[in-house]
Amino acid sequence: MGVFANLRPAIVLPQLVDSSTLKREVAEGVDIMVVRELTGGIYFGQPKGFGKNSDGEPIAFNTEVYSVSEIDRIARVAFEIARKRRGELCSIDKSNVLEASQLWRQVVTDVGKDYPDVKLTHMLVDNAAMQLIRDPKQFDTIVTNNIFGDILSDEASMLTGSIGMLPSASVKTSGPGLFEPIHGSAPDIAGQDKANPLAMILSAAMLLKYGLGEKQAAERIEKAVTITLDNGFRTGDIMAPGKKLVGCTAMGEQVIKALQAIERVYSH
Ligand SMILES: NC(=O)c1ccc[n+]([C@@H]2O[C@H](COP(=O)([O-])OP(=O)(O)OC[C@H]3O[C@@H](n4cnc5c(N)ncnc54)[C@H](O)[C@@H]3O)[C@@H](O)[C@H]2O)c1
Ligand SMILES: CC(C)[C@H](C(=O)O)[C@@H](O)C(=O)O
Repeated sequence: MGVFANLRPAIVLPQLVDSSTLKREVAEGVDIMVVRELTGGIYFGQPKGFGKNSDGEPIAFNTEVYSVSEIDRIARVAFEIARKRRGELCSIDKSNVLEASQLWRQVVTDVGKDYPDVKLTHMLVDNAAMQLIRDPKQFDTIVTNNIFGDILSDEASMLTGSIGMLPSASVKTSGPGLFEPIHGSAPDIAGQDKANPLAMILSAAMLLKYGLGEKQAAERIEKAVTITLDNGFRTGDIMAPGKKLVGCTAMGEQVIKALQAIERVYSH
């Protein structure tokens, strides 16, 4: 599909501050957009495979490859997004060791010249992993490669309380996108009606916003999610004392109920 830009917002909703494993003062107010490059890097680079080294010992290898145009286009997406947010973009790489990251930093810096209104910083990925936990509010928009984005967005999801809260949009410059939660199939809880459906529901909101340009409809879904949380409903992963524990199905039904109430207000 060529959807090279994977947008993964990690927002700590006020209702869920205490579901975060971090202290309230660290988690409160976190609002980060991770822009992950999705179609390049070590996942796809050639050569890759299995072989034997000169001693005949079996080896396996992958290659981190990025071209200037691949970095340029993801950087532009990230700068455009940062421009509409706090105007701060942190590019995360491993340029102290990896040549592909050195090119990444160079190209992001060059693209930055076209966006003088955005404050660009660079951070090494190991430090970024630590800073995301130490002081996540320092981040506004993050741009990073495929594998670092995969790992850091899962880490960022825990600031919000649960990986079950994080939606994502995978888009390209024009044409269809792909919208899905950042989590996987959760095999350990499969078939038990325990999964948090909010990441999936919020992914539908991202589809409306980024895929179809239906901002108002997206906002209604987001509002229905916050109303459901305001009403105290929680799946197990975000459960807190005094809240109502529900399963995946019941949580989904509560969101639909809230959405129907919102629609009634708008239709009058
Ligand atoms: N977007 C994707 O396509 C995607 C993303 C991640 C993993 N995967 C795949 O999913 C499979 C399982 O991977 P994994 O176990 O490493 O990651 P996972 O995201 O499926 O699960 C990690 C942990 O998070 C929990 N979790 C995930 N979603 C949840 C939800 N909605 N509500 C509550 N808890 C939730 C799970 O129970 C598990 O404990 C693998 O095959 C992996 O390749 C796919
Ligand atoms: C399943 C896996 C290939 C996938 C990825 O790394 O792209 C997942 O971890 C994700 O974050 O969507």
